[in-house]
Amino acid sequence: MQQRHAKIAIIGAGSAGLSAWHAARKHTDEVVLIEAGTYGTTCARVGCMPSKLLIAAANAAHNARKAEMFGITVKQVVIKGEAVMARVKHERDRFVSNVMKSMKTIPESNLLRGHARFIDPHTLVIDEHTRLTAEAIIIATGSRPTWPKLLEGAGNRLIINDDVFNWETLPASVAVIGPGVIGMELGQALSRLGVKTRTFGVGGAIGPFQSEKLRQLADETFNRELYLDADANLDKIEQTDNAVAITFFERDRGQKLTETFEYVLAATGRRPNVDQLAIEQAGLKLNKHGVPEFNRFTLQCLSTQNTPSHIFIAGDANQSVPLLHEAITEGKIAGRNAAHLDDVQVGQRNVPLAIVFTEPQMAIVGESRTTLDTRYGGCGCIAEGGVSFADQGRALVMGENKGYFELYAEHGSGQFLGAELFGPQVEHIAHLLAWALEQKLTVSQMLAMPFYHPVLEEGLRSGLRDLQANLQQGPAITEHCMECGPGD
Ligand SMILES: Cc1cc2nc3c(=O)[nH]c(=O)nc-3n(C[C@H](O)[C@H](O)[C@H](O)COP(=O)(O)OP(=O)(O)OC[C@H]3O[C@@H](n4cnc5c(N)ncnc54)[C@H](O)[C@@H]3O)c2cc1C
Ligand SMILES: NC(=O)c1ccc[n+]([C@@H]2O[C@H](COP(=O)([O-])OP(=O)(O)OC[C@H]3O[C@@H](n4cnc5c(N)ncnc54)[C@H](O)[C@@H]3O)[C@@H](O)[C@H]2O)c1
Repeated sequence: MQQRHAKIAIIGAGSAGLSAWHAARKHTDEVVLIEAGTYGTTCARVGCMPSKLLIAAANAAHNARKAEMFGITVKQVVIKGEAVMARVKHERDRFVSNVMKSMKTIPESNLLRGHARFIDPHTLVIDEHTRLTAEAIIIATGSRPTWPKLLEGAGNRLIINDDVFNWETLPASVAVIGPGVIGMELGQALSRLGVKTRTFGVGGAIGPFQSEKLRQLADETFNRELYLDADANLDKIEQTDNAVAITFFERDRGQKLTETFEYVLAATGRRPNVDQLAIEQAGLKLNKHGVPEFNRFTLQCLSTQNTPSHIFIAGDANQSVPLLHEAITEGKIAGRNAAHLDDVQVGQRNVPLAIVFTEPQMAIVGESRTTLDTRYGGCGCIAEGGVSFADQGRALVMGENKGYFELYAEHGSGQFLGAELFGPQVEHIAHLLAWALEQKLTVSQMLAMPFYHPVLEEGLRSGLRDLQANLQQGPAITEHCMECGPGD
């Protein structure tokens, strides 16, 4: 077995690992980046990018059908499955090749191929071919889908997101299990592309929503377009000759039905890839899920002696906020700190921001109402404002007048604290709100900002006015603000 030594070993060449590589490499050449699987990152290969490509195709079909409401007849919407998947894969490959191009800047001698596992806190064995000792180690091993045993009845018809982006064409039918972020994005996209879908969940959760009002509105809104039972009663999942038979109780009538689908898509959550690292040999304190305890500002893990360790953990692997921008930030902080073990520093973290690319889109900025209530200990310090998009001017113009915003602020200071958003193109409004939160703006300061007319942001302004009134810092909205222009 080959023996090697490095100042820093990074396990996983995904987004967090690559970000850590670039940060660490500024300080030392002795960095080794280890990858067991395919180069190119989850985000580009089977995550963020191909899913948004599939959604873009689905929305094109949807908009063609929707044209009728504007008095425009599109005679026939024909979805060519092969062509849809060819574009998804072609553009996906472009994103992957960009990652590969940037990887070419990493010297071969700094790369190691194979599966890494710990044999002691400073030593990794890679595929039984290399024994690598390192002064600091960064775990950036990402996550993988997980599913309940019931789904295994589907046999080889059980698929995950990776499989979808390898399809040559679109299937006739897919049962989506799990109406979380992946299930809602892919489920709606497939349905809009003419695939027969049914989406089943447990416990009623939809997407990222914590607000019961938004959860219910999402349930009603999506059910106008597709079948979604967020609290389903699934009885049986069985593989048949070339399909899967699912027996379930239909959501409205409670009738027991058995239907066949070409595939069952497991979208029931992801687990961090730390269980195949022999993590118990790393001398780290593990939480009840077997994930190392760590400091989210330094990314430094805690040793079994409760002291800061020389091991860092970044990206989906730490199960904290499994999103791309967080993986990159965490990689950067971990890479810098791994190179300065004697001077570990706190890195800057941004406010929480999560966006789900369904239509209407779902988003969370800052803290949810539930988290705020817990944090503020039920002291009645939180004011809430809201606005419906049912008759918002610009949303009506576009025929996208669905949704509701819930906005939260602190009584007294009037500081904006967070929001749950369901509505048209909220990806942009979510950014405005995240930027306002980063700047620690008060609701009054936000209302003093410019608002064009007619734009969706006028809806946000109405929500902020309602919030300001509830903070007792402004008048209650009794009628539409006609001096602002019609349809705010
Ligand atoms: C379908 C889907 C859609 C998504 N959409 C979005 C989105 O729109 N916006 C967003 O912000 N986020 C999105 N995400 C989440 C985002 O993709 C992830 O948060 C991000 O890719 C995590 O990066 P990472 O570096 O932690 O993991 P990865 O990119 O998965 O990298 C981990 C790497 O570690 C390697 N590895 C694992 N174990 C070992 C080992 N023992 N030895 C060596 N190598 C190992 C793996 O092979 C892998 O290459 C989506 C995810 C999915 C699945
Ligand atoms: N737009 C984005 O930013 C984006 C897109 C996709 C994925 N992601 C990231 O990937 C992560 C993982 O996504 P995900 O959708 O796999 O996880 P998730 O946690 O968002 O959703 C899992 C869903 O499965 C449901 N579920 C669990 N067990 C079930 C069962 N036995 N039967 C039916 N339903 C069940 C849960 O109630 C939940 O609704 C997300 O948390 C997110 O961070 C982000």
